[in-house]
Amino acid sequence: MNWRKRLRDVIGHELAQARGAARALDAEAAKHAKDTQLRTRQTLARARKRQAALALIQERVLATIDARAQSEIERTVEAAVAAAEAAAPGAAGAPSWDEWALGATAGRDPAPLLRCGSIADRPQLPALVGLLDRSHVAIGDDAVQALPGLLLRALGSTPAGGVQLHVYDPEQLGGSLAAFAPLAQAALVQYVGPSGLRGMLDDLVEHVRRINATVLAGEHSSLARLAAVSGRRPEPARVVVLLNSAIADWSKEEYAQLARLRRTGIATGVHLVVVGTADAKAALEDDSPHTTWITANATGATGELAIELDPCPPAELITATAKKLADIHTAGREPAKLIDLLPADIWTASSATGLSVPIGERADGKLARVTLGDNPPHALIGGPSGSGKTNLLYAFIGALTATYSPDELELYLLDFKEGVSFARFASGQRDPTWLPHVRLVGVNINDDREFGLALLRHLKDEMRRRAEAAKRHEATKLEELREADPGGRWPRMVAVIDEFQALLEGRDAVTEEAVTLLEDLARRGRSQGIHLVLASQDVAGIEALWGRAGLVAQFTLRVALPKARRILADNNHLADAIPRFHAVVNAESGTVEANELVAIPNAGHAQAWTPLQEKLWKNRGDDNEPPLLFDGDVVPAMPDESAPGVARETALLGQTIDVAAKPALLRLHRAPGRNLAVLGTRSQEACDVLASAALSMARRQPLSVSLCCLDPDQVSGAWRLSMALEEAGATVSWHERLAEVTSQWEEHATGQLHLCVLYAVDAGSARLDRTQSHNLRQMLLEGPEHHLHTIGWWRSVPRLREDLGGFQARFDAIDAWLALDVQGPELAPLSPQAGGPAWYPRLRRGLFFDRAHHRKPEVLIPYRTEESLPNLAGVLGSLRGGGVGTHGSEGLGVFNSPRSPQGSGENIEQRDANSVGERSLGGT
Ligand SMILES: Nc1ncnc2c1ncn2[C@@H]1O[C@H](COP(=O)(O)OP(=O)(O)OP(=O)(O)O)[C@@H](O)[C@H]1O
Repeated sequence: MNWRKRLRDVIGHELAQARGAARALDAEAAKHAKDTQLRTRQTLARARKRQAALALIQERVLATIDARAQSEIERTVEAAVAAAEAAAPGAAGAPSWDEWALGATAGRDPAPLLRCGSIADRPQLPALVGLLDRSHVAIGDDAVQALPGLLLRALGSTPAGGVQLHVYDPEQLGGSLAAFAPLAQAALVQYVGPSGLRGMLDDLVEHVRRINATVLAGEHSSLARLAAVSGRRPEPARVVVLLNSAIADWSKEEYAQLARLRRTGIATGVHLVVVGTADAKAALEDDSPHTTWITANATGATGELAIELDPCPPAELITATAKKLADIHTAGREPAKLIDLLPADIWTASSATGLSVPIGERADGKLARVTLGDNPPHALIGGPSGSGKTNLLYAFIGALTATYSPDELELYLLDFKEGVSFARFASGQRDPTWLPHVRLVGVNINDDREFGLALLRHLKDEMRRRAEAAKRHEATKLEELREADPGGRWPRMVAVIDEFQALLEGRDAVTEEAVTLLEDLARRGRSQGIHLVLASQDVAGIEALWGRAGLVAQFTLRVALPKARRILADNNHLADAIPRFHAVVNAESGTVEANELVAIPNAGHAQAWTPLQEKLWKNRGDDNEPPLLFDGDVVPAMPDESAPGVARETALLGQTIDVAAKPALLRLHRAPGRNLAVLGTRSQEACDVLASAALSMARRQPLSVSLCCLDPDQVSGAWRLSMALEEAGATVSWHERLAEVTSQWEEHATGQLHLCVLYAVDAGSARLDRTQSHNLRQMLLEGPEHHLHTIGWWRSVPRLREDLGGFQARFDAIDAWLALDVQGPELAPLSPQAGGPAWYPRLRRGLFFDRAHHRKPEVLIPYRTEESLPNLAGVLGSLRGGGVGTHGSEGLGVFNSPRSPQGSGENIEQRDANSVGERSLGGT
């Protein structure tokens, strides 16, 4: 083959191969492209799907975020509305003028913010501005309509008189705010024309100076702080409205005064409200925290928020409100309340150096304090009836007991006048609470001057005890004693005696002793922490007191209520001129220079007092006992059990008039004279004495009793006693006739305790023959040595004397007597005092003397024994049922016996002895 052909074949073959390879490559590329296209399509489809899903998620997330944001906003708005309501309560924030009403916030609360409109896109959110205590206000030209509403809200949200307006209105001369004019009646608004500008500014600057110097006095940084601490606003806030004032044209001096007010006004209650953009910019510093701007677009209080201003309040609303406020203010400022005298936390003070509490409010709004300690140690309070002494004592006691704990202070309270003014301090049936500091309350004491004496004696005993303790610790006064004996309980003791003149009224031994005790306590009590507070209607009339200048001189704290006489120094007449419910408090014995005029809060009414007592009562310790209550109108019942510590063979006759309500005791031991004569015609009381004496003896030891009642009116009582005696374990023999007792006495004089309980002895003794009379005398004279004691009731002293032997009689047989309605001189033969004791009989009181124990007689209250005896129906029932054996029906005859015209006693004496006879009652 030629090489050309071979070459052609080779090339042809190569070309064919190349073509084949190209075709294969092309096919592969086409396939690849197809695959790629497919994958791309798939990817795109997936991406689109994902995008759709993401869009959905995004939509959902956004919706959730939106919802959350919305509810967050709603919650925030709700919280903001609630906060706004709290910051601008009542009159300060009420959105609608239709429902707007006066409503002052409480004294301690900060001044409220004031509403001027609402946030433009959130109408439920109020736009609030601070004015009183917070800032000056600048009102732009476009927001002038906010002014009347702002002023009305400021006036309406403080107590009447709490805000005064000073309106400088050179163009309209007050016409712009004419609706507020009724405030002028109470000097609560002052309209100032061009000529008054300088004077107004000067007065306000002077006012700021005075508040700083005398009201804040370095103790408080602002009136707002003072109010927060004390709850009182002694000075009204001043709102100075500058309308159309052209401030740029003011003189340099006027402008300087304005600048002073701008700097110092808010702390002292002077606030500027400048109306008009240009004036406000001239008067106030734009960016000062003490300036709040109100424009239609923004308020400084809420930031740059568009606000919708409230409409102006209707002129009639402004006028009516202004009139109402003026009327309330003219009627008088609301006086301080009891709560204003109380500390924020109770019982935190120490009484080591003395007691010091607020008593009322001074004219400058500060609280006036009274002190009891080393100086002044004691107080004298005076004022005619109805002038408020009792109320003042409530205020004083309230402040003391809230400030000092019962370990720091003890109170002894006595009211000599009728009524129960101090009874509320003791636990009662209606109100079981008591004042934990009170140890003793005496009410309705009236004639029981002895109770006053008992209190003074008790204080003197305590004074002695303290003096001894002080000596042991080498202390000279309570403060030192407390330091030396930190574990001891040494509260200050305050004795308050209302109408104390009653104690010193008589010219008798009670007055004499009371004055001596008062003198001693007044002189030495101060160093032992014992303080006296004496109140009286008319100190001038108390001879016993004013005769003793030294005594009066100790009472250096004087409190004179309106028209009080002789409480202050002779040349001090302030009490004649003070208004109702005020007092002159004077800690320097009433000298003119030390006068403090004080408004006393109404402390006695239940709404003021009850919550305080309840709070103190709940805080008392477990060992706090209720105070002892002595009520002169209540007759004490005979104690069920004999008083603890009472010896055997001792009879209880009644309650002594004593701070511990001790029983009056009579020892009936084997010794001559140990008999008791009850004297007088008040039969019920006599029977009570006989019953309590016999029954208290029977309850304490085995006893036999001879019982004889010669007054038919008292037979039922005597029967009941005999039943009670038997119930108590005594053996009782009942006698119809006195002769039976006297003739048989020796049989009973065995050395075993035997009582002869004889009712109306003199009704029977007149009928005794000589022998029987002799027997009676012998029984009285000799019986006690053999342990036979007579507890007998004679209706007069001469009749007793008759039974003891007539004119020449000696009273040796009667060691003890208890006189009821027997005049003092009649008791002369039985009494150690020549001429008899000074005793003026009074109901339910007896004079008791036991020669063996007393130096002088003591007054007692015969116990009520009604509840200690079985009731008559029961006795009759037991008699009818044969409870008295064979003589049951005859016994009934005693109760039913007709009275004889000659006298009831005789009737019984004449009755046949066998009709009832000597027998034991009951006992079955
Ligand atoms: N500061 C006061 N604020 C309001 N009311 C008062 C105030 N002080 C007294 N009162 C009221 O005046 C009346 C007489 O007061 P209070 O009983 O205290 O007088 P008093 O001097 O004790 O009179 P009396 O001696 O006749 O008992 C009472 O109704 C009392 O509530």
